[in-house]
Amino acid sequence: MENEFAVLYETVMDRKLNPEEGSYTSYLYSKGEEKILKKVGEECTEVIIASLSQSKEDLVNELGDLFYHVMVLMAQKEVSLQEVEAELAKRSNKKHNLKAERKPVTNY
Ligand SMILES: N=c1c2ncn([C@@H]3O[C@H](COP(=O)(O)OP(=O)(O)OP(=O)(O)O)[C@@H](O)[C@H]3O)c2ncn1[C@@H]1O[C@H](COP(=O)(O)O)[C@@H](O)[C@H]1O
Repeated sequence: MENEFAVLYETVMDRKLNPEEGSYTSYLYSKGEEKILKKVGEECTEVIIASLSQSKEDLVNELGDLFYHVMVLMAQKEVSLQEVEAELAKRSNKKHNLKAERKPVTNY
């Protein structure tokens, strides 16, 4: 399977550079950052609701919506996938991140 995250990022970046009639992504850019942030917030809430009370299929669907809107935000703010990947790679070298001052978990 192709890397769908990279494909989606390319598509939303292309919509930013070449707005298209009838494109939802172009519509979001035309509305601006506040609208995009509002959608990210909404989709986040929908992921929470799906996780708590809906099926796995619904959750996957809502996660798709969230990732899409996050990609639109990244493109809007000129954050590349590589930048986020580099941040994750830095963190992956560090294990056992639970803070020392946190109380030990005894009750599961
Ligand atoms: N992944 C997505 C994607 N996920 C969700 N959405 C749209 O996000 C919207 C979210 O639905 P809502 O009900 O929350 O919002 P709404 O009421 O339609 O719109 P608002 O008034 O709230 O802005 C829907 O219109 C979905 O179609 C997406 N739109 C586009 N993509 C990708 O972007 C590509 C380009 O799409 P266009 O920009 O439309 O050409 C597509 O091929 C897809 O790969």
